[in-house]
Amino acid sequence: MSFETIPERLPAEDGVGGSWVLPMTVAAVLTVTAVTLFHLWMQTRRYVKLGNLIPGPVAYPLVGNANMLLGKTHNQIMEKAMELSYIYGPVARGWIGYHLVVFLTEPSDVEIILNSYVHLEKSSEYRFFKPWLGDGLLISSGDKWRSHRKLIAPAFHQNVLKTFIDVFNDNSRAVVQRMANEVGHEFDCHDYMSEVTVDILLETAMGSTRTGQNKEGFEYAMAVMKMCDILHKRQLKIHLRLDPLFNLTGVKKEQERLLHIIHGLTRKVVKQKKTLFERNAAEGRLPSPSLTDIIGKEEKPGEGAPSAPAFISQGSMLRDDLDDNDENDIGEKRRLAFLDLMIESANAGANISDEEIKEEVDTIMFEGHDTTAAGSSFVLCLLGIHQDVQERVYAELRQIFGDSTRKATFADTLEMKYLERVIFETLRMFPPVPIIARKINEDVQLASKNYTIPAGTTVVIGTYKIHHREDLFPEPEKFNPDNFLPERTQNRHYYSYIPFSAGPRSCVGRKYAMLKLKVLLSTILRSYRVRSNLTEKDFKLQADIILKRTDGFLVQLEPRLP
Ligand code: HEM
Repeated sequence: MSFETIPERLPAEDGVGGSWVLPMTVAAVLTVTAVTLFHLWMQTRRYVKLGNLIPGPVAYPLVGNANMLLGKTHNQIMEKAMELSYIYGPVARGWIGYHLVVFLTEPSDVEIILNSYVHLEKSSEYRFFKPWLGDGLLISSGDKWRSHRKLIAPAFHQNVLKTFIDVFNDNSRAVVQRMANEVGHEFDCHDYMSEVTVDILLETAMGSTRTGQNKEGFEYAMAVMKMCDILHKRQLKIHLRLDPLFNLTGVKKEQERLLHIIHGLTRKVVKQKKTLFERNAAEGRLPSPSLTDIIGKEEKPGEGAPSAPAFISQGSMLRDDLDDNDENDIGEKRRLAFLDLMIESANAGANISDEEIKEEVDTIMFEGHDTTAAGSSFVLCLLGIHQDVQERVYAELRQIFGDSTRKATFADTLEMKYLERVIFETLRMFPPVPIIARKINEDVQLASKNYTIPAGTTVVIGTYKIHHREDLFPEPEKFNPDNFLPERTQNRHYYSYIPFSAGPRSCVGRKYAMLKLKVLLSTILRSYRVRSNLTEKDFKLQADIILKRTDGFLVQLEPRLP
């Protein structure tokens, strides 16, 4: 029986097998042929030809070099990027499929991109920010970016920043008190830096405060950090990059929950402020002096204008929209949150809607939060390692404050020259924004090499790598604040140090950041000696949107005697 049945079944099985083997083989051959032809055709295109002239790893049909990213952790991607730039030099290319990505680490080339009014458009990678920041300053382009930048830059005028000194002081003192609970054991200082940064931003950007009972601010800070993680995941995981697939995932649901928290708070505050402004305006109580009064007058000699700007542009003579504002310095007038200034400008006829104001506040909250939290945490870790540098900072602070426990004034911050160099050096070694990406809309001829980057390319500027170039910063892995002595900075290319980017699209908050960092760090360092059990070689870095330590920002504190 088995003899009879076997022949009957075998042809059937053969039939099934035979029914797919041939078509599959034909399909495979056709696919390989089609891919090969497509690939060969692509190689004839000018865009691909120009891209292939730039050195880079071997690219495969269809995927290009995308395979190098697959399955890699944040740390591994960071290490790989560094490795590639060592192999291929200051101009290197990669292909994501047939999309060209060029990495630049030569200051003269970086200048061409960042100093241009043509290459202002952010790369498509920034689209993941859109649900959160809408068309805020960080990602907007064209006329919208131009008009909003013009509107927002005055809100960062030195005279406005001076009025924030008390907010910086009070919140710095509060965090010093909170950190007293950590004395005697190792802890992650980033948690504290993050919380105090959000508190300060809530007051300076929105004019609100967070009380002990109301944990809205902390919840908001947590939501911001988790949103950053999601954005990073979206850049790395191919299925999360595509909206239709992303929308099916739990990550999308989590994003919605987080944005509900973030937008809920911003919307609420914008509404409250707007209502208050309108009520006051209806009663004829417009804010006085107005923003224009504060920043619009010619400087009068001796009227409180400081002798040097809060942010020293490394001895460079280059100026931008923030530097220009200093010429109108008339001293401290009244405290306005960024949001108040935008509402006031809108009332005075500026073309900005409530929703756009909300987007700009979200952008300031995002940009101002994680960057300065990471920057201040890195400073504390490095000072914990380099006790000699910390002692010099402390000596400088003793010279300014003596035995007094008074608050820091704006004038004091101008005296904190060594602390300023410590901050600059920290932002060199660990730039919170480790790369900047732009979409190139016109062909670019590079300065350093005879390469043309074709229009449509994504250019990635490797800030981290530039800051670690031995020819620009001798012994780049050594923490040396004297790298920022005026005589050293004067001899360096301006675009060799770009923690805040540079040119027309540079960080609008950089003076705010420097002022806040000086007040915050000086307050902490006057109260505590910081120690660390590690060296910077032990740091595990995460190439996130914001550069961080994956091993945590661990330090120990010892109270300083009053
Ligand atoms: C250590 C602190 C900071 C660092 C290292 C930093 C760095 C940067 C960098 C590199 C950019 C350019 C990003 C790009 O082109 O992709 C940028 C843009 C920006 N930053 Fe900052 N930032 C800091 C603090 C702040 C603060 C405190 C604020 C606001 C309170 C702020 C607001 C902004 C805004 C609004 C932009 C977009 C500007 C535009 O596109 O016109 N930043 N920042």
